[in-house]
Amino acid sequence: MNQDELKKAAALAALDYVPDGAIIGVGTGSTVNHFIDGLATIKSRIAGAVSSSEASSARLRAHGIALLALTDIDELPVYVDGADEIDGGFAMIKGGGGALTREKIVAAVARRFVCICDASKRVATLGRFPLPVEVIPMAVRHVARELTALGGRPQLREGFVTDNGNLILDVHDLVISDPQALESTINQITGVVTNGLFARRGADVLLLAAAGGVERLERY
Ligand SMILES: O=C[C@H](O)[C@H](O)[C@H](O)COP(=O)(O)O
Repeated sequence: MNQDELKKAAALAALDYVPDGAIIGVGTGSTVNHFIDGLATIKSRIAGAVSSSEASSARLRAHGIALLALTDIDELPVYVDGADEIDGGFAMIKGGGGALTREKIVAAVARRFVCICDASKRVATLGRFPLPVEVIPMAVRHVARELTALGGRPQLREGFVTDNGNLILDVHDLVISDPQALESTINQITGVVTNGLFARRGADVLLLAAAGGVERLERY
């Protein structure tokens, strides 16, 4: 199986975690696109979806899946999303597609985070994938200096604007020995909207697809 087939296998396994009648939190990315396509096949038994990006909203809409606003909802039973890296404690780096802020917001409202990945995303220590940081445009030079002081090498994602109208700095070479601490530290830099470490709210379930099948792992 190639990487896209593995992503699809993980994504379709997540349909088992969709409760009847529920509103589902939906992430962003190539793995989630397969999940949305799968969700379309069972759309008659869900109430709708809350989306984490304009791209996912468009795909959900194209399938005729009802879109709901997070402002109208107090709780979601499940949030399904991919990751760029995930470690043994189910902390993740996300935001390769630039959707990290809305993803973190929707995930915060969900009781259960189901992460769907191909096996290449599993790492011992986070940080080989550059950490995306969403930044208010006027703060970009200030934030870049602060990230450099933390030991990182920030690079502006050229020609990219987030769904929120902001910029992304991709930070290379960070040593992420304590993901929760670094997530908090970076979020405290003035001008940062949020960063792609999902450690304080990590995944609860990991569906990891490899050639031998989809492994289902639960945190703890
Ligand atoms: O902003 C994008 C998201 O965090 C994605 O979930 C992440 O980048 C993984 O994407 P993909 O499923 O395309 O590998």
